[in-house]
Amino acid sequence: MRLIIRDDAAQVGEYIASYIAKRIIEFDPTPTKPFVLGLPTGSSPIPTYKALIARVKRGELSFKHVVTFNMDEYVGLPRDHPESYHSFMFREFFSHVDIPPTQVHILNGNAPDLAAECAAYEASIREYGGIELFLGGIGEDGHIAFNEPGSSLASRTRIKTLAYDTILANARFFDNDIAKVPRMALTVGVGTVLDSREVVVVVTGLRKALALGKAIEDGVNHLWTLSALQLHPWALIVVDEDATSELHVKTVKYFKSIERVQEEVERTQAELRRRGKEAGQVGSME
Ligand SMILES: N[C@@H]1[C@@H](O)[C@H](O)[C@@H](COP(=O)(O)O)O[C@@H]1O
Repeated sequence: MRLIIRDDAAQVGEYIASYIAKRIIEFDPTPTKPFVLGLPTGSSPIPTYKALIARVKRGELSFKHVVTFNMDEYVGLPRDHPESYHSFMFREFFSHVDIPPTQVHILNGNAPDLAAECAAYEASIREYGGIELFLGGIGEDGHIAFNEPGSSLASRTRIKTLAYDTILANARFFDNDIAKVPRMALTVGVGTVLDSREVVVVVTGLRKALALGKAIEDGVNHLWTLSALQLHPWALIVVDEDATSELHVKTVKYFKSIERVQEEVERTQAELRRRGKEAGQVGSME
């Protein structure tokens, strides 16, 4: 697992957006070989969405051949409710980029058979050959998607009862009235996230500091489902300074030093490539 620390949420968004853009461009997606991207809702990914939208507007990135699967959706909230995750995703992201709406997948929390809806979602992910990169956020209790404390680390897409902490945290979107917050949600499982080839998680703000500490400094624990990322071969957590408040100084220094070494390796490789090219050009002129 890698931990990248940036000064604030805007810089975190810029870092993740350039990371995702790089991945999509390198993948070189086509209609028959689309890039399959998992996406979250919440306030934390908004700076990333803004930075991705800016790249699309500047003509540097396209979502034409990207297929998306969202992490979760409330049960029983009308699709056009302003706080449904459908509304959120189109308002904050999809309406501003060139993705065809037919390539967007979001769980239907109003499906007549919710279990069948979840099974079909898993099947659809499989049909696309799995998720290339899953971007995620976390709750204050360390949940990833809506995998609340105690979720099986092998869980798949399913119906989940929301923890009281989550209902309280989300009341801010429902006129601060906890009675208006849906009690259940459909969510991809921890196993679904772990199956993706790469996972990138955004964690910003002091509110998330305890969860970040539990997830990266303690062992794998179903009470902090983000910790399951320790089992993933290619996981990246991108955080702001506030989110590191509960980490040991030693942990922060370690991950910062790793990043510096990584940067040096990349700079050296780029320099070698540049020199190789120059040598090649000289050779061809001779
Ligand atoms: N189900 C979502 C999560 O997927 C999201 O990560 C979390 C964090 O929201 P925020 O980023 O607003 O703190 O909110 C909800 O619980």
